[in-house]
Amino acid sequence: MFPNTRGFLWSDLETRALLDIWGEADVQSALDGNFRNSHVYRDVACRLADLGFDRTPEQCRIRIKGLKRQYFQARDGLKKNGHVRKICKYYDEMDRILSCRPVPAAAEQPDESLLEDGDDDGNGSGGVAGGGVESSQENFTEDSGECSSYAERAIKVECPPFAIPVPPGEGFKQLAPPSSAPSPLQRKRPKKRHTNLTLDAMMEKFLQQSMDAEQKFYKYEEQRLKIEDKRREAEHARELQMLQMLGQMLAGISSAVSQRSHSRACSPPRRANRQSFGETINYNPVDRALSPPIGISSFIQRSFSFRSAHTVKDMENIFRLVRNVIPPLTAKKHKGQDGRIGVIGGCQEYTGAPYFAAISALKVGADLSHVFCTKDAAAAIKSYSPELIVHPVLDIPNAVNEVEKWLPRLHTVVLGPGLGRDEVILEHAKGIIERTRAKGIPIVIDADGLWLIAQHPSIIQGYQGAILTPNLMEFSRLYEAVLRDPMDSNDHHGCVLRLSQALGNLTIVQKGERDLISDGQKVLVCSHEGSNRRCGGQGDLLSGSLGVLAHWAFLAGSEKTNGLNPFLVAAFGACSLTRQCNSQAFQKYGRSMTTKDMITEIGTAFNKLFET
Ligand SMILES: NC(=O)C1=CN([C@@H]2O[C@H](COP(=O)(O)OP(=O)(O)OC[C@H]3O[C@@H](n4cnc5c(N)ncnc54)[C@H](OP(=O)(O)O)[C@@H]3O)[C@@H](O)[C@H]2O)[C@@H](O)CC1
Ligand SMILES: Nc1ncnc2c1ncn2[C@@H]1O[C@H](COP(=O)(O)OP(=O)(O)OP(=O)(O)O)[C@@H](O)[C@H]1O
Repeated sequence: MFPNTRGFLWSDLETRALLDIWGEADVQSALDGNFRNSHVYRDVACRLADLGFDRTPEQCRIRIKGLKRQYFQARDGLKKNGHVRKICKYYDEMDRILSCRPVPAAAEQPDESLLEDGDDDGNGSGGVAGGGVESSQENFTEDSGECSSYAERAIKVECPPFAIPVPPGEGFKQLAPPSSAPSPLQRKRPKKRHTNLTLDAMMEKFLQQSMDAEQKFYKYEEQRLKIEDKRREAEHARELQMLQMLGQMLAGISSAVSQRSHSRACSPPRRANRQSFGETINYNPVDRALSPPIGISSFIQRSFSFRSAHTVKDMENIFRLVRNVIPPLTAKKHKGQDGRIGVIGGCQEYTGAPYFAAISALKVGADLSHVFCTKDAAAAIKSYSPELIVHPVLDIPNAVNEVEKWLPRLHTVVLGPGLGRDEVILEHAKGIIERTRAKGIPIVIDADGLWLIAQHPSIIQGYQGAILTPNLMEFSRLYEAVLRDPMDSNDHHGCVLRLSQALGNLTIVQKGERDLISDGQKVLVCSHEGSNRRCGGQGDLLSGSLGVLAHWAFLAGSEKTNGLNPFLVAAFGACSLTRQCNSQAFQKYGRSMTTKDMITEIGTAFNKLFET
């Protein structure tokens, strides 16, 4: 579904993400102003990691360097004979970034200044300021710090005024342009060797050498990553072993108090809830017999089902998979790494819904939560919580561009809570979905966002980074719009499967008495015990929580979810969490329970489900 970022080759998506970050104004100005730039690439790597791509600062630096080299070769090639543009796939992106950079006044030949510096940022400031070939050479040595790959050494040749990477020992001497005074280095080494070569032949040779060097580098990098993967696998296996041991211990403890647990399971309020679920609860007597009387296993058995043929082991597995994707809290992380969520919604009528979604995201564990709403909703939303970052942009004419500026900093977008049905706002929401999709950012669509999708299914069709969370009403609207048939209310499983398939296997969560979650291949059923209290805003709590869990699951990848679609696991986690909050709050407040009470329970519910 999404590219694995640990491979030794840079995927297209990864490269574009890198270029987006590298092209950001603050990165460019940091590179402009600094002779040494390793800290800048550390930041670039961190931002890339935030987007789910695992690269070292050195890998980023080398990748940018390679791209710059291709860009300048392509650009100069274009000027001269127009046939080498194909060597730079990202020509337009590079051109947009590099052509905006200020050209220092001293630069007679901006092309050279940009290329000859040999520095890591491509700004050429040091080289140009120093003037001439020698200073650029100094810059290269100085800026590289520790020895960089030989494949990246930049040199100048007399004829083409651009640097081409060559291995040491085969390097060409540097020659100043005809108008410059020869450097001492050039005086020592008379012109020879390649003066007879044509420009094309030289370029071909240089390109070949550069490609060979690059291949070697990637080969070594691949070997290194393979070793690293093996180490991670071993670590993972050890963790699993520990978990199994822990499970056995808990089962042992639980059998000692089985009688007590049985009577608790049959206590009146719970029985009442089960009766309300009717025959749809999937209690399999065989599983019941297999499950330990209390403890995690029986708790899970009461909570989840995996179509009708689920087993206790299946349920334990799903539960474990949710735990698997939850990132550990460590001292090594900085603010933002555990999730930056953007909620698109909030208008004059509905200020509660985006607040519920955004605050739930924070309480589940996101580090930062943004709300993009209309101007007249912003003050109210801010007043509910100082913890939210509120952008009053949804009703301004360039709303889409304003939100897009933030997209590279967001891990997941949750679109729809309290959005309203104003046509202009919905048009903006449409643009935001398109830009989010183009950037490959996971998006949870709920409430009025689903109304929009029912009008224009094509905007989300085929985007597997999308998770739709319709209630029954929203589901039937969507089903009819996409499949041009009324939904069959006797076959919810089939309908969820079919809708997901018709939309290109994106994840659908049909909320209700039981939540049905499907990616068009599997249907998971979450019937975790909640309550019969149905106050507004519970769906918003679900969409905000899902925003965070979707990011974590996406980052963890399918190796942490045992091959199961990570979004299915995330949705399962969010549904069970919402229902657990409902159950806890209902036990405290009964009929007067509201969504705010459920939000207060998020911390303890999360601990109970996922951290005990
Ligand atoms: N505090 C706030 O700011 C909150 C704001 N919110 C925001 O309000 C906006 C509108 O959302 P919405 O869901 O209320 O409107 P809409 O889609 O027109 O549905 C109403 C129709 O659907 C039906 N219906 C509803 N649920 C059903 C179900 N499960 N199963 C079956 N039917 C069901 C219902 O039927 P009726 O009861 O009339 O028979 C009615 O006809 C949206 O932006 C949302 O985020 C909410 O988040 C709450 C908290
Ligand atoms: N009948 C029910 N029994 C138990 N839980 C339910 C029931 N109906 C919904 N839920 C749970 O409540 C949560 C929210 O679903 P709901 O259908 O209320 O969403 P919604 O209508 O979109 O909410 P909102 O009011 O935020 O728009 C889901 O997690 C779902 O599991």
